[in-house]
Amino acid sequence: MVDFQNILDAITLEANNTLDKGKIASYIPELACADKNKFGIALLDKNGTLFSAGDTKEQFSVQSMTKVLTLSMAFDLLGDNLWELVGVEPSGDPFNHLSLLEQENGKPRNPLINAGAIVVSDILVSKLKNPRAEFLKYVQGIANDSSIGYDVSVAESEKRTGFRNYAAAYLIKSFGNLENDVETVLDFYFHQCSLSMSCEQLVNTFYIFANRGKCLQDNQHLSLSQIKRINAIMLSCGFYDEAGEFGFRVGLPGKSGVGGGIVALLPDNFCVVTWSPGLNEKGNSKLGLQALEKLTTDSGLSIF
Ligand SMILES: NC(=O)CC[C@H](N)C(=O)O
Repeated sequence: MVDFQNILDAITLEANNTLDKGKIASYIPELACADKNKFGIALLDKNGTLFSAGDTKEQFSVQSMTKVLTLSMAFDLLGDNLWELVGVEPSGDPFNHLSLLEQENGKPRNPLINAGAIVVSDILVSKLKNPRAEFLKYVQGIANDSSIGYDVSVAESEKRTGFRNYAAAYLIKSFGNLENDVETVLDFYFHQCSLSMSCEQLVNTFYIFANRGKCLQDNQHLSLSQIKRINAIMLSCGFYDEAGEFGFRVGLPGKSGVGGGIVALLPDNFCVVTWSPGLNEKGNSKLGLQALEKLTTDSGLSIF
């Protein structure tokens, strides 16, 4: 039996002792206030037992990790028709790049880069009466936690400075791959990114991807086939132009956010979330990556 608690404690000690903690994202001004010295890691094993070390109860900005959850909701509503609007190939580009979008006629490479998540947001805006409220309810339902909410100041902050997302949305619209108006779609997109959650709340939510679609309350949220596809997309696209490196060093499907969170999971085994606000040059949490590499190395557990 792997002693997860022992491994998480050692990871946390190493993280706290690492001097270069990366750089906090400041292109969304509200995120610049985060404290670089925070570090948390929470792991939920296949029996639903929680292991944690560090700052795992403090909420932070989930950012792009929510792209997996909007994807899940849209996939459930649209089925495989979704893949006509957004692809499933890694982009090899940073999360906010536009060049492939221009070359490929407004069909984003995958749903985990910004352009792809904007198309997914558009789908939810079309399908739902009140997308903000219904998406929040969806996440709260999976997490079984009604205290989860948006951080409106983060959403407003991003709305004022999210010029590349406006550029992506208008480019997609120009190719006819956006049904609703740009302002409405981006308002929803910025709110979904602003979800504020702790490592422990995130691990409860993402547990469904390690547990064949079932949450801790044993409710089925996604089918096994949907879980297979979403996990495959996380493996190949969850870390933008660092997806290969993440697979190479960690060996798990996962997803990062510029708030410094990373989720990763081993199907039928565990789900883990790290939080450390300092990012590397690819926009992924520097210490989070280091922590997850140590977790899979020391436990001998990865998909490979
Ligand atoms: N990588 C991220 O977490 C990016 C999300 C951020 N809201 C953006 O659109 O730029």
